[in-house]
Amino acid sequence: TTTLGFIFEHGVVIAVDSRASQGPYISSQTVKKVIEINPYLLGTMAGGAADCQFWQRNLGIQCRLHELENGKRISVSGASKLLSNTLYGYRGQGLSMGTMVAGWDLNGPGLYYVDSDGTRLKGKRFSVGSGSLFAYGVLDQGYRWDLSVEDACELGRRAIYHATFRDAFSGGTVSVYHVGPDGWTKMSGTDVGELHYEYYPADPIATEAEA
Ligand SMILES: CC1=C(C(=O)N[C@H](C)C(=O)N[C@@H](Cc2c[nH]c3ccccc23)C(=O)N[C@@H](Cc2ccccc2)C(=O)[C@H](C)CO)Cc2ccccc21
Repeated sequence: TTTLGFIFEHGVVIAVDSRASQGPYISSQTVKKVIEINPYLLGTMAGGAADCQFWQRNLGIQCRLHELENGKRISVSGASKLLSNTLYGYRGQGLSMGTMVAGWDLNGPGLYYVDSDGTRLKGKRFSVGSGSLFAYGVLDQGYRWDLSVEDACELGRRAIYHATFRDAFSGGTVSVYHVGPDGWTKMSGTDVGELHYEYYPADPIATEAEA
């Protein structure tokens, strides 16, 4: 898996791949690794698939209850703290999750890294998963605070694409979301095979030796 998120002048970009694996076997190429918690909050998934799906769904329930009890939407900080507190409670029992909680609240854009050790970090740029080192290479090189929404989405797309090219455990499609003041928008979902020939138009079929 390769997931990434970054904050820039016009909000937050989230980008993920769609591969699932079981040891060396590629068990799916069409997995959703972004959960739409509510129209203003997104969660990303890396690590144990069932752990991620269960606890991110549970987070959605906790966020909705917070809204009902407090009469207002939960902040990105609050949502990420609900998840990190839950995961910390299961510390050492074998959960395996590396996630991001991203969104927009009264404080503006927010992005948190939360994992199954109970780590919770606020930040402007994260990449999580087996392909994250490849994605960081592209993301850090191309990042500018003042990117346009279009260029920021393309940077996220390109960083995930590159990770799928080099990481055997990442692949399938690249999904890109943008979160602005009015909530999230899914900007694109593109097969990495198509992206390859967009980025390398004349490239003959990439062979193992070449790659
Ligand atoms: C076939 C399949 C799934 C599957 O193969 N699940 C296996 C057991 C799984 O959890 N795979 C992990 C890797 C893994 C296996 N056992 C583990 C024990 C501990 C930690 C991780 C693992 C995975 O693909 N994870 C994805 C993330 C992911 C995958 C699917 C759904 C959400 C998140 C990922 O991180 C990269 C591929 C690198 O592993 C999950 C799923 C969801 C929806 C539809 C189909 C599937």
